[in-house]
Amino acid sequence: MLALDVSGLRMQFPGLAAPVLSVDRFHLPAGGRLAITGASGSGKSTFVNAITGLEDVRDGSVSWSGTEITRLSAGRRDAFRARNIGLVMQDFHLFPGLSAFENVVLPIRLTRRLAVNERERALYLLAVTGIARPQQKIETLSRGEMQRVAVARALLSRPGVIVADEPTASLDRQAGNEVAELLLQLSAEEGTTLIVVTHDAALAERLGRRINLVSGRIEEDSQEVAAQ
Ligand SMILES: Nc1ncnc2c1ncn2[C@@H]1O[C@H](COP(=O)(O)OP(=O)(O)OP(=O)(O)O)[C@@H](O)[C@H]1O
Repeated sequence: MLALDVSGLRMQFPGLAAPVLSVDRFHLPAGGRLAITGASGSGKSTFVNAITGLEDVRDGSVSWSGTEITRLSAGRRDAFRARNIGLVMQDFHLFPGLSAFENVVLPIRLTRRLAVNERERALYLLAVTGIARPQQKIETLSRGEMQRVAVARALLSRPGVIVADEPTASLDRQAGNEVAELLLQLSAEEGTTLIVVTHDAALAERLGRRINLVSGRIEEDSQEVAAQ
């Protein structure tokens, strides 16, 4: 499991006068659970892109348990993410034409041969996420099932952190609850740090700690409120 440290992070885009993200200091301990909330356009996805290294950070630093990813080249950042960060996105990012199983193992197969224990773990994760037919073509699954496949894929390489960007937003309530439950249960079982961007108040509550972004700034941190 990985701890997150952010300092002096500013994200600016061309044509915008003010930074869309401005975080002076933020720490999440290893194994911590965090909900990120905020209105549309408040900078939630930009924060996720910065801490996962999907976006290049020019101003400030992001470290995961001592590895400062903001000092790495884009290639090394991608390698760090592949090894350490499990991503679950709102729109799944699955590949049609491939089966549920093939989607789960694709990130490994793109770089090397799949080991026997990885194949077994993929089948295990598909079973615990409730995918009864691993060979079913991904485009024939329900949206809730697709997101459960994405959760299985995120966990395959035993990442130190799972980052989920609105994982339940495009699902109906029941499917969303099932995905939320899986993220909470599986990350707890494996001791994984868990960061979830969500509009779902019930899910945010269950994660324990919540930060609220307003115009790119952390305006509220439930842990600081609790500590006062
Ligand atoms: N590549 C970019 N170029 C210019 N502006 C951008 C870029 N990416 C994001 N922005 C702007 O930065 C601000 C924050 O966007 P961001 O997507 O992080 O918000 P969000 O809180 O995730 O919103 P939502 O809940 O609607 O997804 C918005 O005003 C957006 O228009």
